[in-house]
Amino acid sequence: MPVTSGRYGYLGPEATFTEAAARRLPLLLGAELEPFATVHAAIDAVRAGEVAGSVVPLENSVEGSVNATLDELIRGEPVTITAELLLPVTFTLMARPGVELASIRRVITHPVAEAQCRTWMNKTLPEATVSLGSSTAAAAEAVARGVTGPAGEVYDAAIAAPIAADHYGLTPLAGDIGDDKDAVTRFVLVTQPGRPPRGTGSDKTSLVAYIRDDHPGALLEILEQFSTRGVNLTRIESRPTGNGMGRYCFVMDAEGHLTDERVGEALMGLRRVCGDVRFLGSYPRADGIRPPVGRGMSNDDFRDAAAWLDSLRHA
Ligand SMILES: O=C(O)C(=O)Cc1ccccc1
Repeated sequence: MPVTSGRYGYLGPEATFTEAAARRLPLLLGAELEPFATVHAAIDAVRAGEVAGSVVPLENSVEGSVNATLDELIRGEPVTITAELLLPVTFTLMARPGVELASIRRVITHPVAEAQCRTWMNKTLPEATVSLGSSTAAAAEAVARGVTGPAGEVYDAAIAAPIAADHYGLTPLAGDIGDDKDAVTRFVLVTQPGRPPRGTGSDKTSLVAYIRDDHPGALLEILEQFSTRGVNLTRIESRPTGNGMGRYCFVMDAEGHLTDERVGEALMGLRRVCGDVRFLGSYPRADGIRPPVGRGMSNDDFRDAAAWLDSLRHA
C-alpha cells in the first residue's frame, strides 16, 4: 500500500490557473502544495502515494474537456475525483521587459488558453504563430528564460494568468484578452480510490462506461440506465480507449451521489449492459445546485418498492 502524505500536487509550475484553484479549495486550506510539470505527472504522484491528491483542470466553458486529464481518468490505475471547483479565468499577454506588442511573432501558451484567445490574437497579432505548452505558467517561464522551441525558435510572448507576469518577471502587454469574458474552468481534486465524501444533496457522480462489443443502440442502452431512474446527466463525452481504432468509452457526470438509490440503480444497470464501468467518484457540486427529484425517484420510493418486492418473494 503506497504511503500518502498531507502534501497535494497541482499542474504547475507556480502561477498556473490550477495553482489558483488549488489554493481556493476549502479541503486544501493550509496544505502543502507541490507543482508537477504535467497532468500525467500530477496524477501519477497520486497513484504512487507521493501526494495525498492532485488538482488538475478538467474542462472549460468555452474549449470543453482537457483531454490530458480525461485520459488519465479513463486509462491506467484508477483514481477518483473527491472535489471540484469552478474558477473564472482571464488571460494576459506578457513579454520580456522592453519587447513591444507590434514586434511579437511567436507566442506560447496552454491549449485551453490558445482556443480562448484566438479571436483577439487573429485581430491583434495576425502574423503571430502560437505554440502550445504544458501550462500557461510553463509558457511564461519559457519566455522569461529565453527557452527555445524544437526548431530553435525563441518565444516572444506568453498568454498566461495575470499573476504569472509578476512571478516570472514579464511585462503585461494586454490584459483580459479572452474571447469570452465569462469563461470558467472546472478543476478537480483527484485522489486514490476510496469511500467518497458524504452526500450533501447537491452532488455529482462521475463515471466511465466502456461498451461491450460495439452494437446498434449501445449508447442508447447506457443513456436508458439514467433516464429510467430519473438521473440527469450534466456531461457526456466519448474518448478513444487507446486500445485500437474505433474503440470508444463514454465519460459522464450524473446528478446525485453514489448513496442515492436512483444513482445506485443506474450504476447497477450500467454494470449489466457495459463491458466495464469505472466509478470516478461522488463529490459536492461546485455550483451548489440541488436538482429536484422526479416523481417516484426518491430514496423512499426506491426503498418502498424494494420492500414490496421482498414481501412478495417472502410471503
Ligand atoms: O495552464 C494553466 O495555467 C492551467 O492551469 C490550465 C489552464 C489553462 C487555461 C485555462 C484554464 C486552465
